[in-house]
Amino acid sequence: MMLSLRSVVLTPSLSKRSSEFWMSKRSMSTSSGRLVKNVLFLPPGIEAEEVSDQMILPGSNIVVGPYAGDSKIKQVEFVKSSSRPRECPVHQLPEFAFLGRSNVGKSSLINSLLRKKQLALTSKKPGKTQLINHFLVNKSWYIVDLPGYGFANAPEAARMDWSSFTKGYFLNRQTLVSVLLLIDGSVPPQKIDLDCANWLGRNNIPMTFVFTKCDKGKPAKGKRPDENVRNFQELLRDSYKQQPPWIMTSSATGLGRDELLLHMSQLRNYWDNE
Ligand SMILES: Nc1nc2c(ncn2[C@@H]2O[C@H](COP(=O)(O)OP(=O)(O)OP(=O)(O)O)[C@@H](O)[C@H]2O)c(=O)[nH]1
Ligand SMILES: [Mg+2]
Repeated sequence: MMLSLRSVVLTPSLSKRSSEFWMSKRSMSTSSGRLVKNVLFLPPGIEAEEVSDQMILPGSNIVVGPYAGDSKIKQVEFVKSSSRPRECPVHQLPEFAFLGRSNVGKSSLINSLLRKKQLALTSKKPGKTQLINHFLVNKSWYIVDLPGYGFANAPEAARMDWSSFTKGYFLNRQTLVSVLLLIDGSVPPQKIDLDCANWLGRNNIPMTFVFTKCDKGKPAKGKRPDENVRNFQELLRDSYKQQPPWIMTSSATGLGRDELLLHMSQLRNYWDNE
């Protein structure tokens, strides 16, 4: 079935640092017949009219376009831990930065994507990752594990000035294809995550919302992941002209793993060809 896409917002001049270039809006009916406005992520190289249901990755708003390619992880190597943005490796390869609240599951997701148990070190205690860690994948692109923000209960030593430490990286990193902003899908939307999303948006830094821990179907308190994800989008709806791509994942079950890798492949391949 072809979707009826009401309006398409594609910026003609595609810049590497523009977060707005691949969005489209659509309206669709729910099974109850209620009209809801849904926002799809339309990647470069595809026209809104070409989109069919099969092209939308499950558990996400992401359309797969012609730039999607081989997303297999063949080889990974740890390259460097940097304590300052200016110490980061100098290279011309595309990179993805994993950002999110402390304990949200950044390092776990990286390990799950790369199928390595403890390549990125994880812990129940917040504040485990305190440096900018670069991993080179298939000798052709980078994954960057960052320190988490908002770890109020972390040990004193772990409380560094996250703002000056990591913001410099985002604002100056020319090879940054997209920030993957990780958000805990097992809890209701948190102000600190909304603030972070808004900060990235204001600074025109491309981002993908990656909801983590979506295996937690019945959390002890609160709502189910799909409701939390929807509520998060609702709260941001007014802040963006077009919402960024989003996807639901779980490092525990592998949910969304292949889909996220495919999404990253299309962003990367487009960036490479630009
Ligand atoms: N159920 C469930 N637990 C998870 C998942 N991902 C991570 N966790 C758990 O959440 C805790 C934190 O995971 P980390 O990957 O260390 O989190 P982080 O975001 O890297 O944390 P910092 O390095 O402190 O910023 C660990 O106890 C993980 O086992 C998931 O998908 N499902
Ligand atoms: Mg970590």
